[in-house]
Amino acid sequence: MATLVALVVVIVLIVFLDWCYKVYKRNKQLEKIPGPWPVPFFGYKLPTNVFDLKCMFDELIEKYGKTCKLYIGESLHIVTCDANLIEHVMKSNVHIKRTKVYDLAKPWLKDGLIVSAGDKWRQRRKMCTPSFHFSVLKDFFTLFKRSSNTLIERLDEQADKGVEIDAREFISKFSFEVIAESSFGIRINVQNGEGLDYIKSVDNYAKIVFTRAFSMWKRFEILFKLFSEDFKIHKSSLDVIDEKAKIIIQNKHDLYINMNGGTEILPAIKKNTSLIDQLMHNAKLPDDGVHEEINNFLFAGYDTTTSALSFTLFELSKHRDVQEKLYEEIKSTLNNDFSKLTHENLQSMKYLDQVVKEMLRLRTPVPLIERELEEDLKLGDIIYPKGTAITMLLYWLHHHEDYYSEPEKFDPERFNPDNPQPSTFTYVPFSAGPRNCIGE
Ligand code: HEM
Repeated sequence: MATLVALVVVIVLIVFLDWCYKVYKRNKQLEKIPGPWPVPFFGYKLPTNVFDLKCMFDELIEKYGKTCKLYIGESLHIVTCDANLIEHVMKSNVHIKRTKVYDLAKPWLKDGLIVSAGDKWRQRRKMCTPSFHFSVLKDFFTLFKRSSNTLIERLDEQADKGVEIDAREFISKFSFEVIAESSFGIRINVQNGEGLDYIKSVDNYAKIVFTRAFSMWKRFEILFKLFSEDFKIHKSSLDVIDEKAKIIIQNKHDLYINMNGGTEILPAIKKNTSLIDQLMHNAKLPDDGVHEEINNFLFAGYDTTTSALSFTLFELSKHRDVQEKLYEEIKSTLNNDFSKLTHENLQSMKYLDQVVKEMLRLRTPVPLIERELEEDLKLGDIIYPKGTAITMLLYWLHHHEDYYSEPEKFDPERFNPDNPQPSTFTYVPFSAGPRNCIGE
């Protein structure tokens, strides 16, 4: 028995010393960058409530400045809201790899555009890009208008009741309806109550992935499966999400076959410009690849658009002066006739543009993104070694006093073209460079 205990003690000691050596070696390489000392194996003590993450990053920036080093589990992250470092990572054609934390979303996003790397990412990006051309989006304007009218009707009904509502609930249905139809040609009347199980599953799954990414123990697959109550929800949500992707693909195959008298998969429609046509018809991507991209785009487009629109309404409700000014611009552009809204006159609404830009700064829908350095990155006298995870804090970049005066204030005048504009890499709600948001 004594021998066994001694053996266990020796093993634990060896593992601990090995951990200390690795941390010491990595710290030595980045000794000029400050940061808290990690808890062995678990890294920095993360908050138990994911909503406390904002406080955690606020405190780290307050204590260590714009850039610090942080261990999340065993992995070393350079956490930064420094525009110069962010610029060097975003602009690079080399540092396009995601970090390991994105693997948590792989059962869902598989190896699609958001998570893939290397040649596969380059190939997919090239395949999807034509569907996001300005002229293609213009073709969907009628659809955007139809779903917007339904949203306004739904919000009007609530306004008539005079009760407080959570606008996100209505906007999420609108966003999903628009993305599903414009990207995948599937018309789901979500605002009339169809397909709600899908939205719920995406919301649940996204929340679980985010919670796991910042949890001390749920990140470990085995612990998550054995001890987390979320595991069951994670599994059932994934079933709903995957089933919907299969239905979309089957519908499209059926449509192609019907249009061609059942002979070959070739759509008879003149333009094959929507994302699903681009993938299935033009690029001849096999069904499993199409499945990956359906999951990726429905998530990437739905969640971000929902946040952006919900926060726009929220800020407008708090700033009546901005709301009035915007309303006047819309009325005068459309000559008081809202049915006259077109893609062209929408482009001419300059104040609307300022309001949206300021909202994306103040309420950055994607608050942080990560990349893993694929080779050493030298900046000044610091060399960030290959393999380092760079956590780019977009929300905190947009709130830093070095870049914005009174950063907590909602002020669309910041984006008035007559005023000096923020420089490119201090304003990146859609990221920038080769791996920026394809839906921007
Ligand atoms: C307000 C709305 C949106 C915001 C703020 C936003 C923001 C972002 C950001 C910050 C990234 C990460 C880029 C990086 O890692 O460097 C991203 C990626 C992405 N976004 Fe968006 N996004 C929005 C809407 C959309 C829409 C509508 C779609 C598609 C329908 C979309 C599709 C994607 C895809 C597929 C990626 C991954 C691109 C890649 O890795 O190559 N996004 N987005």
